[in-house]
Amino acid sequence: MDKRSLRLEAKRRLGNMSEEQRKDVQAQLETNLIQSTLWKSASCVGITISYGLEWNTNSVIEKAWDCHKTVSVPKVNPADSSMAFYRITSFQDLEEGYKGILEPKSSCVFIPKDNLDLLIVPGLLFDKDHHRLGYGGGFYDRFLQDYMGKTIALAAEAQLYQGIPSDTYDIPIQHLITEVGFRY
Ligand SMILES: Nc1nc2c(c(=O)[nH]1)N(C=O)[C@@H](CNc1ccc(C(=O)N[C@@H](CCC(=O)O)C(=O)O)cc1)CN2
Ligand SMILES: Nc1ncnc2c1ncn2[C@@H]1O[C@H](COP(=O)(O)OP(=O)(O)OP(=O)(O)O)[C@@H](O)[C@H]1O
Repeated sequence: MDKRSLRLEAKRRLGNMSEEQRKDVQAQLETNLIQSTLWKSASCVGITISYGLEWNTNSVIEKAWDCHKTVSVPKVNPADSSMAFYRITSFQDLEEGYKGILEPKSSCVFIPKDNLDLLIVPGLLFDKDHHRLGYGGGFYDRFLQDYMGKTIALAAEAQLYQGIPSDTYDIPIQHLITEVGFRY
């Protein structure tokens, strides 16, 4: 399947989950993340503000604040498909940005790439080799090129798909957590 069809397939799979299933998966993903050494040892976390069918990141962000981690979220620059992270200390620091996704306000402090210990990377589908399929902006592939910290993605088992077409610029994520636990 090509990437376009795969994105539709991913949305079909996510859309087919019941409210109850989604709630269970959401809770388990959070538990698995929070219990991980990766999470515990990260003091500065980069994370997106979820939208649409994505797993909710708000409570992950709150948990990070609770244990005094620095939370930074991306702001995209569509002109060159780049992305930069800024610190948020409350949800009041957000405003609607690219494609209606919440982004940090201009008053937020820029966090250099090197300061991020752990990046929680969004995606629609993932495979055994940790390839990911995102929304197609190429923002993460560009950002990850010279990123030296850790990367992890949170996904339901239903988002595992073997044989995601991979391009030379695709950068695999290092760790994948599903509702079952660490995968592969
Ligand atoms: N929550 C979240 N924030 C994020 C990302 C993400 O995947 N999730 N990104 C990761 O790179 C960046 C934004 N990238 C995006 C790239 C393309 C589209 C896009 O084309 N959206 C379509 C509809 C998406 C869909 O197919 O459902 C649109 O609005 O027309 C949106 C965001 C930065 N922030
Ligand atoms: N490192 C890069 N340099 C130049 N172009 C790139 C790079 N990475 C991705 N692209 C371009 O970005 C476009 C989208 O890439 P792709 O379909 O892999 O996005 P994605 O990984 O699904 O999305 P995202 O990374 O935003 O979640 C592609 O057309 C590709 O040409």
